[in-house]
Amino acid sequence: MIELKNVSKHFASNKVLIDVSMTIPSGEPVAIIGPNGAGKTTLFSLISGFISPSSGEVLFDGKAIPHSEQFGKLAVLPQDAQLDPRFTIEKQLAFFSKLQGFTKSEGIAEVSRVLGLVGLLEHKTKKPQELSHGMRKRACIAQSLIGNPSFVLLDEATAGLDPVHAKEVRELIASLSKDITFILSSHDLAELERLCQRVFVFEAGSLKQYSGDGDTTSQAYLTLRLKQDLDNLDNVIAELNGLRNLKVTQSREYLIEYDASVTDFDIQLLQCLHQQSIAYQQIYNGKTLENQLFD
Ligand SMILES: Nc1ncnc2c1ncn2[C@@H]1O[C@H](COP(=O)(O)OP(=O)(O)OP(=O)(O)O)[C@@H](O)[C@H]1O
Repeated sequence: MIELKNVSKHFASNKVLIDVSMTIPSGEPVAIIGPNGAGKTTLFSLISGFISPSSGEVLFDGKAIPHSEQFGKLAVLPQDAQLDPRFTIEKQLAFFSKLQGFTKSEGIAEVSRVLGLVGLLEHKTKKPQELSHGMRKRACIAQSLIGNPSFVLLDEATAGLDPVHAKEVRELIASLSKDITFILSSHDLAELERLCQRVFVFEAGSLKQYSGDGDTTSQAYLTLRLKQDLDNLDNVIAELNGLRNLKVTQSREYLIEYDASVTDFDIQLLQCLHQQSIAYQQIYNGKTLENQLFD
């Protein structure tokens, strides 16, 4: 478990993190969201033990970071991590495994293990420039998995990737998440909302909002995206049994709140849209993360 207790970090007069308290237990992936300059990388550096807090405590399994027991359990992949164009990925990862104390033969096995996890085993003899952007990112993620850490911090893991490769990386993280707790940073909430139930939002150094593990109250939500704007959707769906509230969240997107005990509400809605010949793009259960956070 990672804990921050009233942590502040100043660089001279620049207050980068201000009285931040948060707890990250092992389990599902966690998102750290914030605009550029919000302090995400500084937070990662503190958790990694690269820098110390100006005040407050950063703890890993109850002990102040850095401590020797943390070694090998917590890995970090910086935003600007680069692969060396001169060497095959196998050679580079073998070098990192050596730095972690693996013998040569153990290192070979460990490199095969982590490349297998990210689906790059058959590309191990390639140099970075022979790989796609997404594959290079996966190779970097493989590096962070050496030694089987329990927590892995990925700073802007999908930055600079096209949507297809970004999705590939998110799917990889999801598939590895049953054994490893990923802490992911991004300036883009939409990027991580499908992957992470737990989200910490930073703004100007402060932890502004926190989303727990979902809504357990009696109301339920549907998010509806239409193909075209419609200014009278409230009239169209007014008669649906269980409807509580309708809110326009952005152009063509609506958040519909309904009574959770009405189990056929989604079917009623679909029938109603069909009868009125209203074309929709997407309907899904629950709120988007953005709506959960900024409601
Ligand atoms: N070593 C340092 N010395 C002085 N100022 C620093 C240092 N590291 C970070 N800062 C400042 O801290 C602030 C937050 O930076 P940080 O990189 O943590 O933000 P971020 O949320 O990761 O931003 P980005 O999304 O752009 O990476 C910035 O104003 C930055 O200039």
